[in-house]
Amino acid sequence: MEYVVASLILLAVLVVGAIGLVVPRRRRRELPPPAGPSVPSVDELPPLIGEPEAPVVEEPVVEAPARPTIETPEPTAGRLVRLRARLSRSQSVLGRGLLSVLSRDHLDDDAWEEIEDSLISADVGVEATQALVERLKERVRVLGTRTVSEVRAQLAEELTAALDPGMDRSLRTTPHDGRPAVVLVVGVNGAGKTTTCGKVARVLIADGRTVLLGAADTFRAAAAEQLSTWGERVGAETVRGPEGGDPASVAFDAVKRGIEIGVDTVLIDTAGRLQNKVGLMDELGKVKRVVEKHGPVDETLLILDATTGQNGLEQARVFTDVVDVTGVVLTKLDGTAKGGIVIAVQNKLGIPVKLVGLGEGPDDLAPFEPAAFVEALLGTDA
Ligand SMILES: Nc1nc2c(ncn2[C@@H]2O[C@H](COP(=O)(O)OP(=O)(O)OP(=O)(O)O)[C@@H](O)[C@H]2O)c(=O)[nH]1
Repeated sequence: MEYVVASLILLAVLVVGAIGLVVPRRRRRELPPPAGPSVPSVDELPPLIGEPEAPVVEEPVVEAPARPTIETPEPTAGRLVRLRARLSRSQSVLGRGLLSVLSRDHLDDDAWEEIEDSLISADVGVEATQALVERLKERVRVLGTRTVSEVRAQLAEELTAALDPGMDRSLRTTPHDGRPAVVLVVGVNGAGKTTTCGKVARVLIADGRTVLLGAADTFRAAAAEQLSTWGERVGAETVRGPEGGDPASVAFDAVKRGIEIGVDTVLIDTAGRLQNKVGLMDELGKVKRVVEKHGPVDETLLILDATTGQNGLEQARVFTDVVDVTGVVLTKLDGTAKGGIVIAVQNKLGIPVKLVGLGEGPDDLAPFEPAAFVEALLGTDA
């Protein structure tokens, strides 16, 4: 009996052993032959039972919405100095032209006349030029100025004085009374109004403010689109209305939204059709009145294209008749030899130039500083 039990156990062990040898072989035969000599990748191998790592759970792929990269605009301090080379056209008229006359041994009447002509052709304006040249002549006579660098320094002082450096050029963009500061941006189409609105937003953001944009130029659909794009680049929200909608209502909604989300400044871009002055007056007047239901407008910036010269001054008057312009932004100074227009604008309008546009780049807008501007105009050739 014991032999029978022992034989049965032995038989069972042999059977189990035989099965153990045969089954893996059959499994191996079922696997597809490896492609060439390469080792199969981990993904192709059957899962290993008892593997200590947690099983891989396939997560659904959630596509993150494409968010535009938020840019950090350049700081505004010293921008005018950094961008001074952009004034090269004006520099060649005012700087190099004037300095070559001033370097003559004797400044006779012809020389003074040439100086006057240079200033007038740089758009300084006849009255301002005559006053400036008279003062300079007197100083040279009284002080007995001799060297070119001395005359240049006196000319720089006179030009700076003509720009009234004491004027307040700060932008009123600080929130007050629990609401954002409101800035209206006005000007004719083509002056660079929407572009400047975007650049001003960047100036404010560079200086640490939060901004909301109001696209109240509902006249041109692309203007709202353009403004939103400027806003997106620096993370500023834009309030828009339907094309052809009521600009005043967009402006009102923009300020309302600005109050709700607690931004520092609301910048409102307006339309500027000059063909019909009465229509323009009505529209701008209404925008201002409606916005002022929230509180007074803090700053009204007039955008003027420097390349339009004296025509720009005529346009400016239309706007100053309608709204209380508190500051001028002179654009496209990089595209003109008539940088002297800055002096004419201030003299004629009595309104400070607060910012100047010196190119198409997003940060090519600089706070206006009279002495630095004059230095840039005159160059360093003396
Ligand atoms: N070179 C130069 N170009 C400028 C400057 N500022 C604006 N521009 C250009 O002027 C052109 C007109 O600018 P927009 O902002 O569209 O002018 P706008 O027509 O007043 O805007 P809308 O009122 O929306 O029609 C654009 O090509 C700008 O890039 C500047 O300072 N220098």
